[in-house]
Amino acid sequence: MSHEFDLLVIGAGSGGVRCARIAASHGAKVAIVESRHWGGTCVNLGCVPKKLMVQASEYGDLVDDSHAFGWSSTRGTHDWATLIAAKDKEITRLNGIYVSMLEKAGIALFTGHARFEDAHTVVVEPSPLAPDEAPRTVTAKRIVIATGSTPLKLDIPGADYAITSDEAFHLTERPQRVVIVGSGYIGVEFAGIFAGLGSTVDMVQRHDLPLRGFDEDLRKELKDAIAVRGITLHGNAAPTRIEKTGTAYTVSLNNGQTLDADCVFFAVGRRPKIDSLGLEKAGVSTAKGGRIAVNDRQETSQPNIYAIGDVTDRLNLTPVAIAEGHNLADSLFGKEPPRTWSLDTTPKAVFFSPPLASVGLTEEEAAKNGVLDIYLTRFTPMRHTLSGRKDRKTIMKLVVDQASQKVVGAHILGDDAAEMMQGVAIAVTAGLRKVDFDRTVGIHPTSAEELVTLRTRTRETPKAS
Ligand SMILES: Cc1cc2nc3c(=O)[nH]c(=O)nc-3n(C[C@H](O)[C@H](O)[C@H](O)COP(=O)(O)OP(=O)(O)OC[C@H]3O[C@@H](n4cnc5c(N)ncnc54)[C@H](O)[C@@H]3O)c2cc1C
Ligand SMILES: NC(=O)c1ccc[n+]([C@@H]2O[C@H](COP(=O)([O-])OP(=O)(O)OC[C@H]3O[C@@H](n4cnc5c(N)ncnc54)[C@H](O)[C@@H]3O)[C@@H](O)[C@H]2O)c1
Repeated sequence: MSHEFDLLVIGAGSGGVRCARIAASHGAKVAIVESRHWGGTCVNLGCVPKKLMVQASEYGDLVDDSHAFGWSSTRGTHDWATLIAAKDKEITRLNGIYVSMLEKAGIALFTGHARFEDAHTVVVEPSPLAPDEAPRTVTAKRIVIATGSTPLKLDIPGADYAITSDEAFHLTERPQRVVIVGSGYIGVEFAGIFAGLGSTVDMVQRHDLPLRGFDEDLRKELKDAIAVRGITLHGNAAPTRIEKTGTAYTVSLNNGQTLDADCVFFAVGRRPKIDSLGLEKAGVSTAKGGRIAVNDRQETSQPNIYAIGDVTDRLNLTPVAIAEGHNLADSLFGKEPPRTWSLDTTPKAVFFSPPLASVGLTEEEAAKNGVLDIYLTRFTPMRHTLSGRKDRKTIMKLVVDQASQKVVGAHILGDDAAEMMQGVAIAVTAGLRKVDFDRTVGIHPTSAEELVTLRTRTRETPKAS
């Protein structure tokens, strides 16, 4: 049976765009469908606008800190509308770049919501991005589902009053009082954004420490850093109800406390976006939480259909979606063996102020494999010896497997942590040993040089039973 295209990609986000481009570069006839925004979550409602807003939130403190360095400027006030307009202009520019990049690669672009008719046929229906477009049927030999994920809300009375990150990027004004529910990536990052811009922030979390899954020493340090930033953390608590009073809201917690807010923000995770996709017609099975189940070749239960990125709900990060898309296109259409990626040592960063970054195993994870040597340092970065922010600490930690002396994990909280971690991730991915860090000459004066001067072991951690 002949099909219009060799490959149809559903979803023009981080993973889908890379997969389509690489497939086209290998000579495949490729089409891509997008229902909402070219570039996907990362460009429109994720990494990019978030990072711009984090940067915006840091200028106030920088102006204050400059006084100790001889500057006399004053902080002034922040204009939210200016920030949102500047951010939107940049996002519109990026949308255009994505469209022209795909077109230049010879890929056919369809705007609308994709729905499977069968394993080789997709109907593209009108969507908010193209409300007047006539429905169109597209057939392809192979289809990649790259539809990403969408924010979750808690199922409590008044949940409709709460926003998620999707709406946070387009608020018409900055809320004066924000209650953030959840202390994962999004909760922590937006708490920092709103606090830095002048809002009063309360953060409600189910556990005692924020950022479950990260190294515990870092989580403890982050808890302190959150307090230093003026954010009130309500640990071991959960909201039970949201009520509206005039233009404000009251959030009741399960510990009897109530919090007043102008904005309630749910940052409680995301779910795979498979709504109205018609997976059953294509014979594609889903697993727990609605994620599309795939093997390590991105194959779904239907032999000609693949899934990549957040819709598979594995490691929901842009570079991972890109790696999966690239690898899949290489293996389907490339002449060389596909490039391999070390997803086990995927570095992670949380853009709080100060940011936090990690690669490899946490101490808790590594201790399951054997005895560890832990190297840990905590210091005031040079900038803050003058700025007076002595409570703005940097913490660096190396987790070393005692038997092999390999550095199996590295964790930093402090200014420029994410920038430093990319280089450290190469060393950890390469399986370098502590002695390799020790024989590396530092760059002086930097915080990063501490990573190669951690001479004295802080403690030995026994193998976990
Ligand atoms: C607030 C926030 C901040 C983030 N910050 C970071 C960060 O700093 N670093 C990082 O690495 N990751 C970050 N992420 C995660 C990152 O954005 C995702 O992991 C990444 O975008 C996943 O790429 P994807 O291609 O799987 O899906 P997406 O980028 O979500 O793309 C999926 C696309 O498919 C489209 N689509 C869905 N259904 C259909 C359909 N039926 N028909 C047609 N089109 C459809 C969607 O409109 C969307 O454009 C952040 C996420 C959020 C929400
Ligand atoms: N810097 C980055 O790389 C970055 C930034 C933002 C988002 N992301 C990606 O997006 C994903 C989604 O981010 P997120 O912050 O929404 O999810 P998350 O999984 O990181 O955090 C979810 C938070 O919600 C809490 N929670 C979950 N269910 C709850 C419940 N029933 N009641 C109370 N609290 C509950 C969790 O305890 C946790 O604190 C991340 O996992 C990450 O993969 C990455």
